[in-house]
Amino acid sequence: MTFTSQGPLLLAGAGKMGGAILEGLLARGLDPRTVIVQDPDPAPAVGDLLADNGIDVLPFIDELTQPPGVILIAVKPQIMEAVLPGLAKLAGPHTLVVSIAAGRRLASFEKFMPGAAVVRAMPNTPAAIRRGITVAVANKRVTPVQRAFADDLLSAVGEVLWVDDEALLDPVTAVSGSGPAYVFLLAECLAEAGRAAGLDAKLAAQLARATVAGSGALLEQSDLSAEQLRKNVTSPGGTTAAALEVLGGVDGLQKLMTAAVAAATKRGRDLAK
Ligand SMILES: NC(=O)C1=CN([C@@H]2O[C@H](COP(=O)(O)OP(=O)(O)OC[C@H]3O[C@@H](n4cnc5c(N)ncnc54)[C@H](OP(=O)(O)O)[C@@H]3O)[C@@H](O)[C@H]2O)C=CC1
Ligand SMILES: O=C(O)[C@@H]1CCC=N1
Repeated sequence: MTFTSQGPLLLAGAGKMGGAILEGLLARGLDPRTVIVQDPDPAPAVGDLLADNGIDVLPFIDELTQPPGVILIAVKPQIMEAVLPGLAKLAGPHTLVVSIAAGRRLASFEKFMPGAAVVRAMPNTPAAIRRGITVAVANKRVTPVQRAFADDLLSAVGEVLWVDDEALLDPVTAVSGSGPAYVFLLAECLAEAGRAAGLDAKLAAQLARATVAGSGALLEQSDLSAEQLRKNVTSPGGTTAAALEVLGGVDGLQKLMTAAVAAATKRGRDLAK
């Protein structure tokens, strides 16, 4: 199935994530004439995408000739209360609401749009190259057909998984939503460590980037677990073993990562308040 709905797609928030999803949908053949965008100041790259496709952007939309089939909400969670009343006025009885905001509960959308069919989803930035992973949860109003639409819409930027328990969305956000930042931090730190060990900055950055990217591709394509792939690099008494000893396994990196994911999970819960 290719995403299509009973009315236009209204994108609220043409930033990094909203822009990435729209780009994926357009690349897959979504008719740009069926897209309406609300954003007071779209990200420059998204502005180019919109201009190239002849899609108008309005800072605020207070009226539409036809209710949207889908409202995709991709604004920051902190401004949600300011944005939802306006979007609620545009929604019709059959409008499907899809939010990708971190922390924002299904109930917080239902408060402004009573009776609305709402999907809460958490994608991640590899969506920009259609290699994202999204986890989604639907409220009780979402029909099987609407859920299939949402699945199709979100799958324009990668894999989509569904859960029934909304509480899982906060740890999901902490692992896969925020996760790319942990990997990029690793690349940054590895490059800097290479520089400190005597490599010139350009070579160190090139090696770190290629190593993270190549390891990710190997992890994806191999049947082996991450643990086994790590063991395959680690010769007894060798260089890797010396480094991993410093990183400290369960007492070191594992402890730190567990605390980091717990902090992100808590922040997601706090954003709901
Ligand atoms: N970045 C990420 O890795 C991920 C983000 N998310 C979620 O996606 C959402 C968007 O994040 P991200 O794309 O990073 O953020 P961005 O800041 O890149 O995008 C948000 C966009 O919304 C615009 N905006 C501000 N006010 C309004 C308004 N009233 N109506 C419509 N648009 C408005 C912003 O404009 P301006 O810049 O002028 O404020 C900006 O262009 C967040 O809720 C975040 O939690 C989910 C998964 C991953
Ligand atoms: O940091 C954030 O809040 C957003 C949600 C997941 C990734 N970025």
